[in-house]
Amino acid sequence: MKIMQFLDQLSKVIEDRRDNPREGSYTCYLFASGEDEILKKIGEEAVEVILAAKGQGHQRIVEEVSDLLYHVLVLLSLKRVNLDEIEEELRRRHGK
Ligand SMILES: N=c1c2ncn([C@@H]3O[C@H](COP(=O)(O)OP(=O)(O)OP(=O)(O)O)[C@@H](O)[C@H]3O)c2ncn1[C@@H]1O[C@H](COP(=O)(O)O)[C@@H](O)[C@H]1O
Repeated sequence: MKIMQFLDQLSKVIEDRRDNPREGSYTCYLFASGEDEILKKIGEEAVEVILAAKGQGHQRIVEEVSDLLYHVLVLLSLKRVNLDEIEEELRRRHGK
């Protein structure tokens, strides 16, 4: 439960950045750059997760998966997909 609560909290900060652009925010930079840039970052971070898993060590996996999760949250916010919908879908599969 703890991780979903934290991701929810982070998502709310990301939504705030989406709706209230401000100087010096990487999240605002991503939203200003648009969908293609966000998708590109997700692709890059996914590759970095793979490389980390292929021998860069435990801590590197933690860092790269964190980067990937953050960028996925930015995409969900852009697309107005709520984290509750993801939880619902995962729970539905889990219950099968
Ligand atoms: N969780 C994150 C988070 N994870 C990763 N990143 C950024 O994602 C980028 C990752 O890019 P790269 O892996 O390409 O690394 P890079 O060093 O920037 O670029 P290269 O060296 O690879 O070229 C970095 O700039 C990180 O700072 C994040 N940026 C912001 N957040 C959170 O988002 C919220 C809003 O933050 P601001 O956007 O700063 O307002 C805050 O709660 C932050 O903690």
